[in-house]
Amino acid sequence: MSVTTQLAPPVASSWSIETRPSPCIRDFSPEASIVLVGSRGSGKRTLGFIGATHLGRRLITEDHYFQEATGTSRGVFLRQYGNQEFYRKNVEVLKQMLDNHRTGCIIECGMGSLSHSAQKVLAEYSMTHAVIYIARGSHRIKSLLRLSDEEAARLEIADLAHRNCSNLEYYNLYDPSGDGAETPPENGLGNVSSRLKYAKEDFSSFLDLLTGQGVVRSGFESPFSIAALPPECRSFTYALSLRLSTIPDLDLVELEAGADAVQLKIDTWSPDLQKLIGKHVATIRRNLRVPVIFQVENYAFEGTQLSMEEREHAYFLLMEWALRLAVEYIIVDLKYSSDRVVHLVRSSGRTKVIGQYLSRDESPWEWDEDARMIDYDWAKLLGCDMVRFVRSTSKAGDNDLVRAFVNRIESIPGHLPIVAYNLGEHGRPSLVANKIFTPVTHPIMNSTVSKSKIRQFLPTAAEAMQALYQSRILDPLHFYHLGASVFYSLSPAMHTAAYQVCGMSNDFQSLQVSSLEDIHRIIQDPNFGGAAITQPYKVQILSRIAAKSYHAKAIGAVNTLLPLRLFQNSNPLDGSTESLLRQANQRCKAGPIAAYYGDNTDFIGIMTCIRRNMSPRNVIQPSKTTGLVIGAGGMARAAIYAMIQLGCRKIFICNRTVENAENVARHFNSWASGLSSDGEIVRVLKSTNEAWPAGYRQPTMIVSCVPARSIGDHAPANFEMPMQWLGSPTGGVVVELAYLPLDTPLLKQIRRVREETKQAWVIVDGLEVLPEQAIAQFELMTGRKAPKRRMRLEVLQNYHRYEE
Ligand SMILES: O=C1C[C@@](O)(C(=O)O)C[C@@H](O)[C@@H]1O
Repeated sequence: MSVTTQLAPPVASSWSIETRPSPCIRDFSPEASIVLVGSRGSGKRTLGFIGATHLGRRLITEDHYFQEATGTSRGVFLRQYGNQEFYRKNVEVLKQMLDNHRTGCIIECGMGSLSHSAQKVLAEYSMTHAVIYIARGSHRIKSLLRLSDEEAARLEIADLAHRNCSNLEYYNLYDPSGDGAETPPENGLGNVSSRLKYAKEDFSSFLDLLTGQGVVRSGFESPFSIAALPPECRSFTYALSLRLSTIPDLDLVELEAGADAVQLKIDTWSPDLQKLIGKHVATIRRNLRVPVIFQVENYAFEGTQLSMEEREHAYFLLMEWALRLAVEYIIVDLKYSSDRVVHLVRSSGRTKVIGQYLSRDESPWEWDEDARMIDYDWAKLLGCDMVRFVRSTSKAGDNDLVRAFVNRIESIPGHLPIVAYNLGEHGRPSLVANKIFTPVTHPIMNSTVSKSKIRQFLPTAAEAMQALYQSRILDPLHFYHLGASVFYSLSPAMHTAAYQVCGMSNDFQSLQVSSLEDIHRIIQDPNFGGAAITQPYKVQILSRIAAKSYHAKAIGAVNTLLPLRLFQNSNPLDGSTESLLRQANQRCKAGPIAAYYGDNTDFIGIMTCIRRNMSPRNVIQPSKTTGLVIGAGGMARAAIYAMIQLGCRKIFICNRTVENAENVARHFNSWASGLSSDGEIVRVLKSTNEAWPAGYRQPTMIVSCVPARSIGDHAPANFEMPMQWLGSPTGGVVVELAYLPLDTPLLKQIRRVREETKQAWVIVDGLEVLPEQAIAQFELMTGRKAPKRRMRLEVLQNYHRYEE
C-alpha cells in the first residue's frame, strides 16, 4: 500500500525553500470577504446564511448574482446560448462578483466554479481571501439529493475541483437539531429552520477563528475571562490526549473534564484518512468546544512499508491538511528538514506552530546541556510560536533539571511559551509541574488499549490539579453566594460539582446577608476566592469595587465579585488590563486582599439563550427588531445589555415602579448614546394598559426579570403580557428568568398564544439561563474551563428539592 499516492501526488524531496511553490497564505485581513465552495448538497447556502448573520455581512449567492448580472437564470442562459458561451459567461460573472465584493461579504459559489478557468479565478482569489471548501459525508449528500450510485460517484469526482481551489476546509457535520430544515431560498433569507443549533454554533466559531473575532472580542472586555488569554499564556493548562483510532469507540461528550485543548494524535493510517481527520476534528469541536492541537505520531507509519522519505512527505501532507482545517495548533517535529518546517510556518495563518524535540529513548540529550538552548533558539528562528521538549527518563533528579531549564528560558525577555517534561513514571512530577498544555487522559479512556506505552503514565486533568493542591502550588479557596434570599439557589450545587470534576479543593456556600457590611466581613479572608452576588446587592456592591469589567460598567450591576490581592511587583489598584491579567493568572492562590473586581455574567446567560433560540426569520436588524424587558433590577439591566450586544437598538422596558424603569433607561441611553441614530435605545412603557407604541414592530425578544414567588413582603409579580404586545407575526423568543415555580403565568400565557395563533414563540425557562450564567461565573472565578454538561445536569437534578 502506498500511502503517499492516497494522499496526493508525491513531491520531489530535494525541494529547497526557493524552489518550493509559494506557501498558501492563510492570513487574511479581518474584513476580507469569505468564499464558500463545495458540491450540491454540501450545505453551502445554509452555512453562508449562518455566517452572514453571525458576522453581520452580506450574503452573495452565485446563482442569484448570475441572474442579476445577465437578466436570465443559468438554465435559461445555457439553453439559449449553448455550452461554450455559458462557460465563458460564468467565468466572467464569477470574476465580476468576486472583484465587486472584496470585503464585508460571504460569497456562496455553486456549480459555476467547476470549470477550469473558474477554478483559476478562485485559486487567485484565495491568495488574499479565505476560500472554504464545504465537505460533507458522501452518503448524506447522496441521500439528500436522492442520487444513484453512479451520479453520486460522478458528483464526488467533480467536487474535487472545489477542494483544489480552496485554502481552507470545513466539515459540515450532520445536525440532528435540524431535521426537516429547509434550504433557504435564493435571497438567502427566510426559511432556514431555527433548529440548526449545532451547525450555527460550529460554523460561527469556525469563522471567529478565521477572522480573529473571538479573541478581539473577549480580550479587552473581561481580563478574567479565560478567553482573554490564549491557553499558552495561562498557567496550568491541560491538553486531553486523544488518539484518532480510538475516537469511534468514545462518546466524546463524556470527555468534558477540565481540559483546555484536545491533543489529537494521528496514530494510524486508513484509505480515507484526510476525510476522517476532517470529520473527527469537527466532532471534537462540536462536542468539546476547545482548541485542537494536531500531532502526527511516528508510530502512525508502522507497518506501512514507507521509506523514510515517503514518511516525511506524508507527515507534511498531513500537517498541511491540519492547516486547511484551521486547527488552532500543530506540533511539528523539528527532526524533519527545516525548509519544510519553514514552508509550513509560512502557510500557517492563524494556526500556531509548536516546534517539538522529542526523544522516547533515554540519554540522547540532557536538560542542562547548552545544546538545549541552541535548540530553543533554532525553533524560534524557524518561526515556531511555541517550543516543546519531551524526553524519557528513569532518574527522579531529571525533574529538577527540567525546572532549571524552563527557568532559564523564562528569564529571556519575550521568550516563547515552552512545554517541557519528562516521560514515564519517573517523569510524573515534571509533567504535573509543566504549565502549558500538560497532556492528560480521561477516566473513560483508561480502558482503551494504547499502542504507545506513555499513555498509562498520563494523569487525568483532575489528578494533575489535585497534585497542584497537594504540593501547595495552588490553595484551596472559599466561594460564596451572597444575597438577601439565597436559600433556593442552585449555585452551590453547580459550583461544587464543577470543583469536584476539575479536581479543585475549593468550597462554595450560600450565605444570607442583610447589609453591605455583612458582605464586607466575609470577603476579607485571605482565602476568599470570589462570590456570586444576588439581589438586592447587584447594584449596591458597585460602591465597594475598585475595578470592573467593561460589561459590568455598561450594565451598572455586578453578579460576580473577585478579590484583587497584594502580590509582589503588582499594584492591584492600578486597574490596568495588564495588572488584572496578572491577577487572573494567580487567581487560584490565597493571599491578602487589597481590593475587589466586579463582573457580570447574567447578560452572558441571557444572550446565549436568546441567540441559541432565535429563529433566523427573526434575525436581528438594528433598524427594525424590538426587544422588551420586564423589571428594572440588576437582571433587567443585564437583559437590556444582552439585547444591545446582540445588535438590537430598540428596547422597551416595563416595570411596576415606573421611576426605576426610567433610571435604567437613562443609564443605557447615556452609555449607548453613540449606538443609535436618534440617541435613544431604551424607552419606558409606563403600564401594561398602554398600546404598543406606533411606528415600532412588536417585540421578537422578551425577557421577564420579575420574581414569580413572593420575596419577603413583596407579592409575586404574576406578570402576563397584554395580548396586543404579542403581535409579532414571526413569533420570537420569550425568556423567563424566574424558576420557582417553573411554569410561570407568563409561560402559561405564551403556550396558550402559541397554540391559538400558531405563531413561532420559543420559550426559554429559568433553568436554561441559570447554568449559563454560572458556567461563565465559574470560569471567571477559577480560570478553568467549566464542565458545562455537569453543571447543567446539577440544575436539573437538584431543582425538584425546591419545588413546592
Ligand atoms: O441572579 C443570579 C442567580 C443566583 O443568585 C442564584 O440564585 O444562584 C446566582 C447569581 O450568580 C445570578 O446572578
